[in-house]
Amino acid sequence: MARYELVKRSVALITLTNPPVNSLSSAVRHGIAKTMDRALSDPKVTAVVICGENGRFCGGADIREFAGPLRGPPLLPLLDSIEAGDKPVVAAIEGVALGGGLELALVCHYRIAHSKARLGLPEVTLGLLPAAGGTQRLPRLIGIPAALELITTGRHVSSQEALKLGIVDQVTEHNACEVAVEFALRAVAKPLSSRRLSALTVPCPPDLDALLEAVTMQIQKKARGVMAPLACVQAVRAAATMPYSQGIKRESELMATLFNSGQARALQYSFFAERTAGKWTLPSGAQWNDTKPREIRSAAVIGLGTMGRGIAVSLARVGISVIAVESDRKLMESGRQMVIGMLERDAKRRGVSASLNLLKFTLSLQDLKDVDLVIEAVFEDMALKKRVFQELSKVCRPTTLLCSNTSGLDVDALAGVTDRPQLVSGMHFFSPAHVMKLLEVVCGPRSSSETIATAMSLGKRMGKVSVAVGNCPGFVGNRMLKPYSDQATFLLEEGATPEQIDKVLEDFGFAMGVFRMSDLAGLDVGWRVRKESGLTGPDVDPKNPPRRRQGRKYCPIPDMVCEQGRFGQKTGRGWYMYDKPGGTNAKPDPLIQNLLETYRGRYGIKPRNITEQEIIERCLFALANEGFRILKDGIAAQPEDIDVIYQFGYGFPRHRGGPMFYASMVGLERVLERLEHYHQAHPDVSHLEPSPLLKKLVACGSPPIQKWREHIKTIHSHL
Ligand SMILES: CC(C)(COP(=O)(O)OP(=O)(O)OC[C@H]1O[C@@H](n2cnc3c(N)ncnc32)[C@H](O)[C@@H]1OP(=O)(O)O)[C@@H](O)C(=O)NCCC(=O)NCCSC(=O)C[C@@H](O)CCCCCCCCCCCCC(=O)O
Repeated sequence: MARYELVKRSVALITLTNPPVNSLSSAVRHGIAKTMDRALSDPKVTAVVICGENGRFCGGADIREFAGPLRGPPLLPLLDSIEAGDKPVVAAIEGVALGGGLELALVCHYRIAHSKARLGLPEVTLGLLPAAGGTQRLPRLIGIPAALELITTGRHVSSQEALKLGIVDQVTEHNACEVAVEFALRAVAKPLSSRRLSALTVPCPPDLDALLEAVTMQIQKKARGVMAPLACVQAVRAAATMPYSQGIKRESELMATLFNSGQARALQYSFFAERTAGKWTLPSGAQWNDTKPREIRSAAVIGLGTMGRGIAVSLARVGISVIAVESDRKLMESGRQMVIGMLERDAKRRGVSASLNLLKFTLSLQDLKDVDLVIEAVFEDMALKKRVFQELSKVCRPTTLLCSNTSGLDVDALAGVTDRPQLVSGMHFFSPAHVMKLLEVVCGPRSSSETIATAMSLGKRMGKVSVAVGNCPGFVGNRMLKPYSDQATFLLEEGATPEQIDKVLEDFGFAMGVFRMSDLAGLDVGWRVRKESGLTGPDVDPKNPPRRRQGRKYCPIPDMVCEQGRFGQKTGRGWYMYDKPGGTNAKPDPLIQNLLETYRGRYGIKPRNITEQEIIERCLFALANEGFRILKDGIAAQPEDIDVIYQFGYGFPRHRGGPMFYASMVGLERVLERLEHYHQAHPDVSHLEPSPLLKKLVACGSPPIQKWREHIKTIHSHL
């Protein structure tokens, strides 16, 4: 796992060979130890160069090994011994030097980076800290403030920035290994003591305490309840205040507190889940790795509302020419201004020029005859969407892919009105579409594998995390949202307040509680959908019992809020009150408190004290329960897909892994027992009835989440 060659007669070239990222597995660590011994003991060798095969230096420790017992040579003493050696060692960094990979480079006496390389200590994103000396050596090399920023955020830097910071000695456009070998030959006679970072003193800022305090507060605000960044701050404090030998002990102690934590497990699961989600399989057997996507050079977006504008920006900024269509000249002009403004701001932020020449605006669908792909983003109305798809089918060339940004309507019904149902799929973006990273690619029963491959690959090109899902009302994300938000409103009836529920969910780690999120999204959208489905409004049979609809328990409080013109942030009033329409500072509103009290009085509901535990269990177990149903129905292929959707689309805290991982961490038996308990108390709430798959998994001994797939025998997979 580490190849040894003698080059230029006196330089030992050690190449890490563990594709795809040359991670430091036990075998690689063995290989490094063996080849370094050989180099240091061979009198012919005057210098050493370490590089990685296939143009990638090293992606760090092998994360998969963290799940089992630690075997093989420990990394920290191995790295210390490289630094202590008496022959110069040069790291030739191509591709990436991340985590343990950068720590390996930091013990080399010199570092040469290719101009396209990226470097960083991303351990914090995996719930860990750089525990092979990284928290002690980097501050000694680049100072406390810069090291603190890199270690607590896990940010990758370019080789140019690494050069400015002093992390690398030279950046080259040429073959970094060859440059490093020449460099090593020149370094032979030079003293090494000043190149051993562990021996240096840390340049300590006078305001150290104030700096650490400010960073701690920033972390507590941005990453509430997340342990790893705080541990990183403590490790860097140790670097600033202790000699290396003690600092390294502190680093190891802090790592030990993180290593087996639930947060570390959730974050490492999330790392792999994100990658697993891209590996789709269709019922036909076609897969991500055997289906070639089409190349998309031009696309059209229909509708320049909030979604359409964000989609147009997402396409144009990756070099796809976009024709944006509106039905009305005024709307088209205001859409044009907004899209141009968004693209300009985005380009400024990224330091590139805005690709405005790729944009065209039109009022006519006739202009779409030559585009490769269309994304329809008109109002969420099936009749309107069908008219658009019928028209597209006539106008576009027969090979154009037709996609809908519907957030939950039947994609197959849209396919059915076209002349090319196999080229139709859903591409469900999340608002704002140019910011949110999630894309649900909806596979209709007639969507071809090439269509799905193209939509998935286009999502990736736009920088999205794309997840293939089956076609059912609400797909995965919005289908699961209903039981979650229903539980929240039932809890209001029973005695909770919006701010109490939101606080519990935000303390759990959600970016926003359910009511604050609804205020942001706009309450009128759900109200309209409920009216259209006959759940509220004039079409409801007056003989209907007041808190029941369509045979189920129903909470009309959200309708009552909307009836008062309270549509959320945009109207300055919703579940909360805001300073002004469009304001974002949510304050509890006594009028909502009155509304709840009057409502409870009207229906004789005696409010009770609702605990934090009940809020978490009712909302989150109902959410996961629907996830189990989705898996059983074949709407999502694996729990990882659901978790990725909830993290990237709905603000589920990454350090909790997602609803399905969270259920697995709580223990499936416990989740089942609590759902049974709540269902007994609320027999008319079907979402609380434990799903058959959950029961089955518990009956099979609650296997780990990675094994659930083996127990899902879907009768009919929609994926
Ligand atoms: C490297 C990347 C940027 C590449 O991106 P790209 O898009 O090109 O490719 P993919 O992301 O799709 O990856 C391809 C493929 O490779 C897999 N993979 C990538 N990186 C790793 C890895 N580090 N380990 C394993 N596998 C990896 C990836 O999953 C893909 O495969 P798949 O089958 O899933 O498709 C990008 O991949 C990336 O960002 N990688 C992660 C980089 C990273 O985060 N590195 C840091 C790793 S953690 C680390 O290095 C820790 C160190 O500080 C060492 C610490 C020492 C440990 C000591 C332990 C002491 C414990 C003490 C506890 C005692 C308590 C007790 O008593 O129990």
